[in-house]
Amino acid sequence: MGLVQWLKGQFLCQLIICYGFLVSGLLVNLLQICTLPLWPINKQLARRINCKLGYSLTSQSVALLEWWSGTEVTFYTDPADYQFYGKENAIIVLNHNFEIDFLCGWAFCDRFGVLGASKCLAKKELSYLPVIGWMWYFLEMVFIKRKWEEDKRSFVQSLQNLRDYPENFWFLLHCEGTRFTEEKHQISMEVAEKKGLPKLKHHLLPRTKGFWVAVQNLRGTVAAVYCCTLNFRNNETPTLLGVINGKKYHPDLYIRRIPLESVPEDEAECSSWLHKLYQEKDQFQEDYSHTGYFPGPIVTPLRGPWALINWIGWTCLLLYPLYLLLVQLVLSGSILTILATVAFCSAGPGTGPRRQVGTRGGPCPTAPPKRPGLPPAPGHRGRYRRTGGGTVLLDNERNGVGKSANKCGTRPV
Ligand SMILES: CCCCC/C=C\C/C=C\CCCCCCCC(=O)SCCNC(=O)CCNC(=O)[C@H](O)C(C)(C)COP(=O)(O)OP(=O)(O)OC[C@H]1O[C@@H](n2cnc3c(N)ncnc32)[C@H](O)[C@@H]1OP(=O)(O)O
Ligand SMILES: CCCCCCCCCCCCCCCCCC(=O)OC[C@@H](O)COP(=O)(O)O
Repeated sequence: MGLVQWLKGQFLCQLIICYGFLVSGLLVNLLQICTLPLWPINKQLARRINCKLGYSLTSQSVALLEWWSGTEVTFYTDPADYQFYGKENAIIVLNHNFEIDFLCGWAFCDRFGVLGASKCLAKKELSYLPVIGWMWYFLEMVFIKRKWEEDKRSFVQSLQNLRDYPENFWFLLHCEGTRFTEEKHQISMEVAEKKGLPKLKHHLLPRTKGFWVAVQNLRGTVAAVYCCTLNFRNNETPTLLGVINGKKYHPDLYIRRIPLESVPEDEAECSSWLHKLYQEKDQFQEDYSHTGYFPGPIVTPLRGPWALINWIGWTCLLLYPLYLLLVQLVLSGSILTILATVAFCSAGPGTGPRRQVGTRGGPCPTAPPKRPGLPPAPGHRGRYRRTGGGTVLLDNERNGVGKSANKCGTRPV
């Protein structure tokens, strides 16, 4: 194990990371409160400032994912759609299977400059989370109690408020409404059976009302739905603790852009449109479980330095008072206090044997070969082009998998 990898496993390092995140988060919350008087005077400026503050906090977790744990999301998408990313508002429909799916989503947002303004439809309880929940309040995140009668008014109002949002934003919807578990899946498929809907293998039955209301209220504001399908190579079961521990994961994210005009306006039609979308997503996941690839070429937008610079900046700023405290401690001459501090810092979960990465059901019999370096992947014999935004694989000769699904938004759904 290299020194850097060893350091990543040390409790002290992890403590410093969490300390930095919490203290910077509280400072960001404080600054957000300071913007309150600005809202009635210049709302758009207040929103822009809050986006920057939001970026300053959220990007730390992206830096943690990408620079600390070395996890890089591999993006599959049609290059024709790529040009729209970050230049328009969008509704994101993402599967909800993994503990760090939101982190991978944020990495995607960061690559296209919409991280500070990104939003989601989240359960109300998350708004009470210290630091992150309080920050979301100022970023005009949409919260629901999941009791429709109580939610509908505030839900519509929150969406209407986004109509004049001054920055491009992506609005995330986990239509399944909760994270996938086998038990929930079983119940959900009983509902599907009762409704005469095809069974899904990798998703819960989507709840359609939230999607329909979001589409109706954001027409004219949002240009497209981005159908996003996330999975991890080698049946990895990623965790936030794993990321903090410096564990590298291998996420693959398939994005299809569907113009909003192709989503039906009528509630029943919109609902069956969403069910069909999930049936397609399910097929992509099924193919992935056999091949290890999503359809569509791999695109690799360049990783910008700002998340890292911001993180290092905060860490230096916040470590200085800790350093002063340490000096005082040494100067105090109290051996007992010094020993207690050393013992505390060198203890903790990170100093034990490193945890094994979990896998879902072990390696699948048809698992693809490992792909450590990207792009290109073995089996990808496509041509690549360097663009201003990164590397784009131009054509996909990946064993013919998913060729029919290569055009985003053009598949009948
Ligand atoms: C990759 C790019 C990412 C970009 C990232 C951008 C931004 C990120 C920003 C932040 C990241 C933070 C991440 C935080 C994640 C937070 C996650 C959550 O909090 S998920 C929980 C909250 N969200 C939701 O619930 C959304 C989904 N739900 C809905 O939209 C619902 O429609 C609703 C609005 C809550 C209303 O639900 P309700 O039940 O009242 O109505 P529905 O008509 O939708 O559903 C009723 C209908 O469903 C049938 N059904 C289906 N399954 C079941 C089941 N298991 N049990 C019972 N019933 C079920 C049911 O039969 C009903 O049918 P019918 O109407 O015919 O009777
Ligand atoms: C430098 C940074 C360091 C360390 C900290 C790392 C960053 C941590 C950021 C915390 C962000 C918290 C986001 C919470 C998202 C949780 C997703 C979630 O909770 O989904 C809930 C749904 O599933 C519904 O759940 P159910 O009630 O149905 O069950």
